[in-house]
Amino acid sequence: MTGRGWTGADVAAVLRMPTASDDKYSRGVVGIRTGSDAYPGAAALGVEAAWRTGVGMVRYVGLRRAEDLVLARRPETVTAAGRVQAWVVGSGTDPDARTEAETAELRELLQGPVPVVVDAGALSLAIAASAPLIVTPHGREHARLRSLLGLDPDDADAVVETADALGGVVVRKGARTLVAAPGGGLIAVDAPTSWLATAGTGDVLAGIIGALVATVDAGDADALRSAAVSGVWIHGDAARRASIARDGGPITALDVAEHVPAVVGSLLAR
Ligand SMILES: NC(=O)C1=CN([C@@H]2O[C@H](COP(=O)(O)OP(=O)(O)OC[C@H]3O[C@@H](n4cnc5c(N)ncnc54)[C@H](O)[C@@H]3O)[C@@H](O)[C@H]2O)[C@@H](O)CC1
Ligand SMILES: Nc1ncnc2c1ncn2[C@@H]1O[C@H](COP(=O)(O)OP(=O)(O)O)[C@@H](O)[C@H]1O
Repeated sequence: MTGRGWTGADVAAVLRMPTASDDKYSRGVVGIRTGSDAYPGAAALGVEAAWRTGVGMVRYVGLRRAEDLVLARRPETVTAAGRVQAWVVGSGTDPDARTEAETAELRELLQGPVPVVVDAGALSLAIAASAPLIVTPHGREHARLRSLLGLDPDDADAVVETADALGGVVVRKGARTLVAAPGGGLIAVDAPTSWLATAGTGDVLAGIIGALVATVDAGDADALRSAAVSGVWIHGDAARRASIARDGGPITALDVAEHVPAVVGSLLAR
């Protein structure tokens, strides 16, 4: 397995500084449909991460317990329906506990024109999607996804093959995260610190990627892949900064989200 790397300059090319002619809609609106009664925290983590990455608006759609937590943490989050330029679904959800109505609504989203970042409990629905797609499985979820696609589940590094079969961008998370788009080359991003292996950092990553995807052209497959890889890079650098701020000590998922603005700011200032 080989993959080219990704640099701060590559990430900076994806970011955009707001201008005097911007408003909250032109800066990108991300819709987050994550969390559940069992895992309400995943919703708050993804919403926090999306705000911190720099969109103009975050909409949240979810059950009452998760919504209350999201609003307690981020009252600026909009819970009314409206247009979005990217969706994030699945973090903190269990497919076995999902209602038929929720499954039907997710399927509809996955057939729509708006790009969808699909994580955790929604991954099995991704195989029937026609929307522009970015999936974010960890190693075991990637193996399961490959089985559903009729591929060898044990071929953990065959991420390009998974992307081709799925017709979407694949972000296979781990200490080395591999990103591939259909027909495209493989890009590898090594996490700068393994303190990142802590509960909820995947939920944060999905929020970061969703925010970046909301600001790029959904019809441009290269742009979607660049947004996905850049999200992984920002997530890793935020974790590095969060640990340095604690003298190299342990970090939590929320610490990672809180360090995202400094990563974005420093890249835009280059
Ligand atoms: N505060 C929260 O609400 C949190 C919610 N979370 C959500 O909790 C739900 C279930 O999480 P679980 O921890 O039960 O399930 P996971 O899917 O994370 O883990 C299930 C199995 O996968 C394996 N696994 C995990 N990471 C792997 C990797 N990188 N490579 C290979 N195998 C790996 C584990 O060993 C475990 O046996 C998900 O929807 C997730 O989004 C988690 O993100 C943790 C935080
Ligand atoms: N050993 C490791 N070193 C560095 N980063 C890791 C390591 N293991 C996992 N990660 C990163 O931590 C995050 C974990 O995400 P995920 O598996 O979805 O967990 P969760 O569901 O708890 O959020 C991913 O971004 C992954 O790349």
